[in-house]
Amino acid sequence: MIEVRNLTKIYTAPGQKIVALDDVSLRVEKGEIFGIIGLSGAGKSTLIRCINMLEKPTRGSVFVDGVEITALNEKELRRARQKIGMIFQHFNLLSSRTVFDNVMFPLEIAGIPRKQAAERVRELLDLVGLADKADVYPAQLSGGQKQRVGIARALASSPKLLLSDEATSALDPQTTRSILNLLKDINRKFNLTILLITHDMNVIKEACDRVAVIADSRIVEVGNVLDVFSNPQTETSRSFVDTVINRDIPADLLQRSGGCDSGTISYLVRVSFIGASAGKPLISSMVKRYDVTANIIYGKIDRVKDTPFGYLTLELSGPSGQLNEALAFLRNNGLEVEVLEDV
Ligand SMILES: Nc1ncnc2c1ncn2[C@@H]1O[C@H](COP(=O)(O)OP(=O)(O)OP(=O)(O)O)[C@@H](O)[C@H]1O
Repeated sequence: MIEVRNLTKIYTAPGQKIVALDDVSLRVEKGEIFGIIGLSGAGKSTLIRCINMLEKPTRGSVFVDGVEITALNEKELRRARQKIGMIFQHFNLLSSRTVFDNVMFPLEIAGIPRKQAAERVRELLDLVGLADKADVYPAQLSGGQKQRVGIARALASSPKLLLSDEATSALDPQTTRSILNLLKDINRKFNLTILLITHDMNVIKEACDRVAVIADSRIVEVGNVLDVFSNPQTETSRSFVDTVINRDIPADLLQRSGGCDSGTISYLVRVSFIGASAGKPLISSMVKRYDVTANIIYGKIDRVKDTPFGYLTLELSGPSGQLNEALAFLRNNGLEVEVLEDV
């Protein structure tokens, strides 16, 4: 749906050149929710703004749904942009228009007859759960409701692609979750491709199928969100993952582990649960089956999009043969097992 090829954007400010994007290439498939995460200044906004040509790239090209958007003239670009919706951190609603008329606005611009447009607006307000707010003004709405209006407006011209520029950054965690749920619903219902930028790994965790990590104007990692959470490849990705699910064992807990009877050995192991394996009682089965003991040191279980996912750090003790068979049992049942140390 989106193909970005060797995109570079250099801003020229008095006396200096700022390289905001440096040779960035990226593919987003149709129907995905794709996240771009990076720290402030990494180049996220520039990237999303180059995708709908609100910003003109210095070099490189962008294709949206097979059309080279970077090669279009103004008139062609206006038409192409109707297929790209956008939502913003600060909603960008027109304060002098009612909710209804805000959503109507892009349909007016596109010259859709009033009656047909009004029907579409009502449909959209229903979709975002604001049918009862049609006649109120943006100032009378909460942040989450404003963003729902933003989403309805962005969907008015039935876009194939929705760009989200930090759309939940001004919202509290609960409202963020409800907006992300709405985006996931829309994605499923209409197979709408969504590209979102954020600095919050929780947003990636809740909503995205794939993620690109951007640092210092370059993409440093791209992958399935579950893969990036379970096995981040770069320091930047690791630190983002740690903001959501910290894999390190607190030092005081680690000190308490250790010491076992003669004839037995102990391993400190970290077990990663992903998907179906997170729902099975594998640890208790292992303990019964191999007659080993499992002391839970530290753990965290969460969900990545709709998939259960987590880590558990255990001190396993038992005769060495049984212990190794126990580890093999966990691995054969789809768990990732890392031996952190022999205790
Ligand atoms: N119009 C501009 N003129 C000059 N420099 C700019 C302009 N827009 C962005 N930059 C610079 O380009 C770099 C990337 O900025 P960008 O806004 O894309 O980052 P970001 O990752 O979206 O950050 P944030 O999360 O803070 O918005 C920064 O160094 C920024 O100062």
